[in-house]
Amino acid sequence: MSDIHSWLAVMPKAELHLHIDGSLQASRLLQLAAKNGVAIPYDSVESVQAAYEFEDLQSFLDLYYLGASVLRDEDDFYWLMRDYLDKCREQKIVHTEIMVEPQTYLPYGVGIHTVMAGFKRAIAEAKAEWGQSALMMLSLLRHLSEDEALAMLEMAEPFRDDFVAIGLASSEMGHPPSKFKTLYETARSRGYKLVAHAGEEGPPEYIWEAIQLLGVDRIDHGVRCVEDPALVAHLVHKQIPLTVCPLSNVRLCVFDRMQDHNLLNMLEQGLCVTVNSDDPTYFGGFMNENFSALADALALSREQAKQLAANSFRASFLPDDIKAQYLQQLEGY
Ligand code: HPA
Ligand SMILES: [Zn+2]
Repeated sequence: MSDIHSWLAVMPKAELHLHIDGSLQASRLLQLAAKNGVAIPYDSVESVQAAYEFEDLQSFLDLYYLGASVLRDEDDFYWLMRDYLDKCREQKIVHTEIMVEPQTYLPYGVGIHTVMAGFKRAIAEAKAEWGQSALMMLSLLRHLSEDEALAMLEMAEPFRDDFVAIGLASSEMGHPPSKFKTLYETARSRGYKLVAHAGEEGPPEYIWEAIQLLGVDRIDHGVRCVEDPALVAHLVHKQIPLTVCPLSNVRLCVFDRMQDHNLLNMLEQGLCVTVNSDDPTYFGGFMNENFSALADALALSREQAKQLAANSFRASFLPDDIKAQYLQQLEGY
């Protein structure tokens, strides 16, 4: 196959950084708003998509939380998950680790049982229909208090086996990892894997805190690590994975242009970097579009693409024997 884009499209890949609310399609948002009688300031797919212009993380989060506010019943959550899993099938995302943020729906009177019933039904179907591999992570909102996060951890107890990890998302600046030390200690004692967004907009110190105070297994984003050579050396030495999201970073103005993105530079420095979509409908692309953007802007080679995909399988929370199977599948690709 000569075309790098069609080659990338069928390369087996894993996604490790995906907010399920960030995969809400504009058409689904409009449909659910109408069904549930939620007033939104948009009346067409085009008008929703016209709002996908962001100047920073917060300007995106305002729209992201508005989108999430149209979800109400089990079927709504089912369709949100089903739409994304259909994309996984289409894009050869053979394994995915999905961030679920139940705190988002609480103000609308929607509890975790409704949310999880819909998500679990969609995942069970995708597993049965085409063998989709999917894990969920309980992502806590850092703009809220640590007590609220701990309360959500308790609400999630009936679903302990459905969440492989906890994470930390939402507004980064002013909400450092150190705010959530007790949360992470508690989650660790219950056997959760640990991830946290750090170093997307926040400084390298936030990445150090996530590692040293929270003890995370992976860093979400982490692109600002390059500002601190000692941190880069530590991340390389420990092979702590970074779940990088190229289109997200450009849309949220972390980098001005894809040509300026440091992902391949980080890969060359020996960091365990991976490619992910973050919030694909809002940022203009799922996994394949992220890989394609790297090929167009940074001349990503097939060898580099395979290395990035291999990193994702290695950095996943799958058991070692399953990881080995996926890595072998990729090897022969
Ligand atoms: O990129 C992100 N950063 C922080 N919180 C988020 N919630 C959805 N996407 C993001
Ligand atoms: Zn994210």
